[in-house]
Amino acid sequence: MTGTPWQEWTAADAAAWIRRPGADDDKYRRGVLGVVTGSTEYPGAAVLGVEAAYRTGVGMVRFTGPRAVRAAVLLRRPETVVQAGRVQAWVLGSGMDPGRRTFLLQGDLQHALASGQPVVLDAGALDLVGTHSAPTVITPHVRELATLLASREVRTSVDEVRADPAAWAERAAHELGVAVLLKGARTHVCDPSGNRFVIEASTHWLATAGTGDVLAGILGALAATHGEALQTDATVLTHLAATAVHVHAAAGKLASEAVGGGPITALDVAEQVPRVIGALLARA
Ligand SMILES: NC(=O)C1=CN([C@@H]2O[C@H](COP(=O)(O)OP(=O)(O)OC[C@H]3O[C@@H](n4cnc5c(N)ncnc54)[C@H](OP(=O)(O)O)[C@@H]3O)[C@@H](O)[C@H]2O)[C@@H](O)CC1
Ligand SMILES: Nc1ncnc2c1ncn2[C@@H]1O[C@H](COP(=O)(O)OP(=O)(O)O)[C@@H](O)[C@H]1O
Repeated sequence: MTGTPWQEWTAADAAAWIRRPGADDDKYRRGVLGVVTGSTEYPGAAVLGVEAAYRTGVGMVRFTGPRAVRAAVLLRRPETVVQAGRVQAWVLGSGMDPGRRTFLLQGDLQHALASGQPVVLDAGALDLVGTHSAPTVITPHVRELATLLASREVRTSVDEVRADPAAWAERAAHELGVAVLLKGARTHVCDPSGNRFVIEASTHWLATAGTGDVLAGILGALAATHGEALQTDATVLTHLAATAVHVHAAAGKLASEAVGGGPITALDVAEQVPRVIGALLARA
């Protein structure tokens, strides 16, 4: 698993992947994101992902989930639509326990996977990788990647993945045939075509509950707003994944700077995302 070095994904790289709305756009043309996340055990993950998607810039979010989770999402983001309908990309799995899938949830996940639209598989939906053919990116942390690979009969352990995340991210992309975003202080993004990007965290305060759920929402919004490009080139998703990590890291930095370099919450990160998007658009 050697080859060209991993490319540092910079603000200049990210700036090329932010879509500015135009005069001809309406909310549908900008892109609609379908979100199936959260559970009665983890409602907050759904709130955080939806919040982050809106803050990244998307035409609309359609959210599917249990009544209590829908209520929590709507309380924070009343613009969210909880009716089923057409979307340009999906985020599935944040805040879900794969061992506790209801019949209804199983149907919602299958519907999303059968739609042919690009998919971000996070947390409790990682086990679904390989069950569909649409462009896919998985967003595990080290433990989740080790568990996923072990379930596909690849011999590894959490310690091995932690010791060489770059190599294991690449191995996973080849074994699973999808783009991989392996989270950590250094986040590795790669795909089976050989794209390999790395992003250094801006602040270690990002290691706090729910920041991964925010990252999934940012990436989902970027995918939904690039629906057309993704129809013809699945590797667009790899570039969008690296861009999402850059946006997330930069938002974390701004959030901490706003409190004098102090600690941040996941919601603080989401709230800084529009500033990062604005700054990226200003350089494009
Ligand atoms: N607000 C929300 O709704 C949020 C929802 N979230 C959602 O939660 C779901 C689970 O995601 P996750 O990554 O946290 O769990 P997971 O991969 O199963 O790893 C568990 C591992 O951690 C370890 N461990 C646990 N406690 C420990 C301790 N005190 N000190 C040390 N180790 C400890 C534990 O080790 P063990 O106790 O077994 O030895 C086990 O190995 C996921 O769907 C995510 O989206 C999160 O995003 C947070 C915000
Ligand atoms: N030590 C660290 N320094 C900086 N960023 C980190 C560090 N550890 C984790 N992160 C980042 O924090 C986020 C945590 O995501 P995740 O593990 O999914 O947490 P959660 O499930 O609580 O949302 C990821 O974006 C990851 O890259």
